[in-house]
Amino acid sequence: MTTFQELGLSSKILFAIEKLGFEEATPIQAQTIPLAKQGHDVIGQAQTGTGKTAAFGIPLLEKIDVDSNNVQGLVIAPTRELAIQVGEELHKIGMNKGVKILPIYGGQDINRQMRSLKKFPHIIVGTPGRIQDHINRRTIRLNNVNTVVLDEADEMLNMGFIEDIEAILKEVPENKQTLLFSATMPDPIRRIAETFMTNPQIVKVKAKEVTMPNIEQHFIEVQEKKKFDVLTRLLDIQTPELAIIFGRTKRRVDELSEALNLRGYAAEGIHGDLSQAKREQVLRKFKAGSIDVLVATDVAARGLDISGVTHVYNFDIPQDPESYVHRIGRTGRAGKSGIAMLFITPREFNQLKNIERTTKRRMERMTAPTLDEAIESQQRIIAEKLTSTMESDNLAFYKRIAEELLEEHDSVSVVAAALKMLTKEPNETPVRLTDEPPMVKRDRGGRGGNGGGGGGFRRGENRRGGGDGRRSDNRRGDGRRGDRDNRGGNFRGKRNEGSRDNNRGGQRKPQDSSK
Ligand SMILES: Nc1ncnc2c1ncn2[C@@H]1O[C@H](COP(=O)(O)OP(=O)(O)OP(=O)(O)O)[C@@H](O)[C@H]1O
Ligand SMILES: [Mg+2]
Repeated sequence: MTTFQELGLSSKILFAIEKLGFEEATPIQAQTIPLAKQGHDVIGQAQTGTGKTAAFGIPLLEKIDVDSNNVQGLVIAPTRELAIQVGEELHKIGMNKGVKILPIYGGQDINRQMRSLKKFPHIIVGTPGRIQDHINRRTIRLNNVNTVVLDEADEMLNMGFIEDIEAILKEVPENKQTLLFSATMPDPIRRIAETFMTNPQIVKVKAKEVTMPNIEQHFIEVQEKKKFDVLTRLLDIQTPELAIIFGRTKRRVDELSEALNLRGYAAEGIHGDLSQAKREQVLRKFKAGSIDVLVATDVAARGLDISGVTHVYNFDIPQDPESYVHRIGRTGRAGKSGIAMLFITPREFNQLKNIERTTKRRMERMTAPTLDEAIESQQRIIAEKLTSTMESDNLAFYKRIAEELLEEHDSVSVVAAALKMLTKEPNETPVRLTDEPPMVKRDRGGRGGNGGGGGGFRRGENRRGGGDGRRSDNRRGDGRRGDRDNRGGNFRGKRNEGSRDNNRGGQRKPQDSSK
């Protein structure tokens, strides 16, 4: 166990960490902070939710000279939400010291950003496209940056951000320190590290498993048409505090959140086609608990730290094992426990094996709950609540009517009626979900995502200048072809979900899941 005092931090940063309630450093923090403080380039890999943000954030903040007006630190993150969140965490740790942090990301008014950039931030946290945009407009000066952080570097590669990152790094002095962090480190990352970093120290927190042991992992074999009913039963049985449901496409997310609402669940969707304001609003509502189900494409899978997420449902199997690791890592964070469910259609068993190979962990098979089981389980939950209400609340006010009821009826009937009223009866409201074709991979070689494939990244393909975090889930293009392309030396970059829908429009049949 390492305390933050032992890491030799300054009193202002220590004070902030204490206020955040961090009692001891997590292993990745204990191992990387000293190396980073010595000035080394560091590659840090540790499981989801284990405090990688503070692992790079603390040494970065320690290094900032608040008396200078220069931008000294640059953090690059793959999505807008992540840029915002990392900015917030750095702010919390650095505010006592007076470090000024500015998040810049696509979808936000660029003029406002330009005004903020004039207020001398010390650290900029941004998405690659928008940083690049400011470089082109000459509204950002990076010539005094002495630390660059690449958070979720492998995702930025997947999304085709490599050129942007290269261009950005050209604006930064060569003798900068570079820190690179992620829960997963597929092979191409090492090549990037060789290009961008100087003698990097690699810290891989020793863990038997890639995923966190405190996340229970189950899979359920379920036919495409039955997925929705199984999902709602699970929601009724498992009663998550907050749940994230991952769907494969934007349309899927829209349809699913609409269907859930029709059946009485407080759900909203988040994906890359929504306006930035809407994305932020949905996340705020989810964090505040005014919606308790977030339906998402992989845009929400990386890095997002929302406390209270008890369940992750992979309604559609993710495209690659890395995505699975990051998706389920939205639960079981900071030492809490979590439950992850994976739906697989009968033809997707290969993918299940592929995920298990990568995570080095067997998932437990679960059978889909029947309607009766769902109702019975709800009754048990209500019975528990009744018992605890009897034990803890003052019921005097209710007893007179209760006695009247019992004079006329037998006690079992009275209680049964109460249970019936409190139980959510099966809701038959018809919903429509378009079938997703099963994800069948042609290439089954090696560890998914880490299969070296020997290929490099072809530069300059599918690149749009001046883009932004909106690309976040675009790369999940064609479910069947997308991610394999970057193994075997044939990186085709991203396709967007929209075009994929068009490609396959003809094959889809609407599904009436109420049948
Ligand atoms: N030393 C600590 N003690 C307690 N909590 C901590 C500590 N360090 C970080 N945390 C908290 O743990 C949570 C997860 O941290 P963080 O988001 O940095 O994880 P991560 O490793 O980056 O995960 P991911 O791979 O999903 O991005 C955050 O809420 C953070 O504030
Ligand atoms: Mg993170």
